[in-house]
Amino acid sequence: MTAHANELAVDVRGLRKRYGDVTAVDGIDLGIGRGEVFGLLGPNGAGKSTTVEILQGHRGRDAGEVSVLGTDPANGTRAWRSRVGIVWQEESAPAELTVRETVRHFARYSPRPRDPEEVIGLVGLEAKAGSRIKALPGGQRRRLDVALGVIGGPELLLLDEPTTGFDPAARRQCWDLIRALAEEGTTILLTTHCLEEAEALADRLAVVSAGRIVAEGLPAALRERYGTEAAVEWTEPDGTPRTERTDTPTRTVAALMDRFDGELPGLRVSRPTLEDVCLRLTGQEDAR
Ligand SMILES: Nc1ncnc2c1ncn2[C@@H]1O[C@H](COP(=O)(O)OP(=O)(O)OP(=O)(O)O)[C@@H](O)[C@H]1O
Repeated sequence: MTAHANELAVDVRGLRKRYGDVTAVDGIDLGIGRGEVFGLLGPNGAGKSTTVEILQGHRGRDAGEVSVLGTDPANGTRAWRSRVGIVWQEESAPAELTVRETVRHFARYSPRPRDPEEVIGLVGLEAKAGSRIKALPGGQRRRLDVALGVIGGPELLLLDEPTTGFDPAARRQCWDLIRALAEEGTTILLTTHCLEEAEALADRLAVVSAGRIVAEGLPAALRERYGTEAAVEWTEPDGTPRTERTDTPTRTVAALMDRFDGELPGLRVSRPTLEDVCLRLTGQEDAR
C-alpha cells in the first residue's frame, strides 16, 4: 500500500452492486481523507445507503476495491468494526431500556469505549439519561442513535441520513453535534438528500445519481462550476412576470433601471443553489 493510500480513511474504486435487475451502485470511486467530513448527496434510490452498508461490511459487493481504515470490510474483524461507528436510517435502540442503560450496554461491546456519561452529554441527553427510550420524542431518539454510533470511540463515523424527519430546530442541533464530533477529529461520511445539510456540514461532497457520482468537490466550487448564472426577476408595467438568466446580473439590473422610472417592481436577483446544481447534473445524466 502506498503512503498516500494510508492517509485515506475510505478508499473505494469501481464499486458495483446489483439487487437482481436493479443496479444500485454502478462504478463508484471515493477517497475520503482522515478527519474529513464527506457528504454523499443524492435523491432517494441513488445508491447512498447501499454504499454505506458495503463500507461498514454489512453488505457484500459485486465488484470493486474497498478499503476502510486500511481493511477490506468484507474481511473486517471485530477489532476493525469497533473502529467504525454507524448510524443507520432505522432506529436501533431497544425501547424498554433507559438512555443510560442502553449507552452503557453498547459500551461493553467495544474494546475502547468512551465514557458513557460523556457521550450522553455530547449528544445533549443529560436530562433524559434516566428516561425510557420509548418515551423519547423522535429527535431525541435519533440523538441516542448517534450516541450509540460514537460510544465505541470510532475513527470513522458513517451517518445515513441522520436528520431525516427532524424539525428545523432538531436538525440544527444535530448539525452542531456532527460538527463537534468532526472537531474531535472523527472522520465522517454523511449521506443526505438535504442540500442545505450537505452545504452546512461537508468539507467535500459527491453528488450521486442512479448509482454513479455525477459531480465531486467543494460545495462552493461545485456551485461555481456548474451554476454561475443568476436569475433576475421583475414585473413589467402590464403585470407580466419576467425572468432573465445571466452571468452579469448587475448589468441586467442597470439596463432595467434605464428602462423603468423609479423602483423596479418585483425585482429579485438569485444565485443558483446546490439544488439547482443537482437538478442540472441529474438532468444531464437522464439525457445520456
Ligand atoms: N435490499 C434490497 N433489495 C432490492 N433492491 C434494493 C435493496 N436495497 C436497495 N435497493 C434498491 O437499490 C437502489 C438504491 O437504493 P439505496 O437505498 O442504496 O439508495 P439511497 O440513495 O440510499 O436511497 P434512500 O435515500 O431512499 O435510502 C434503489 O433502486 C433501491 O430500490
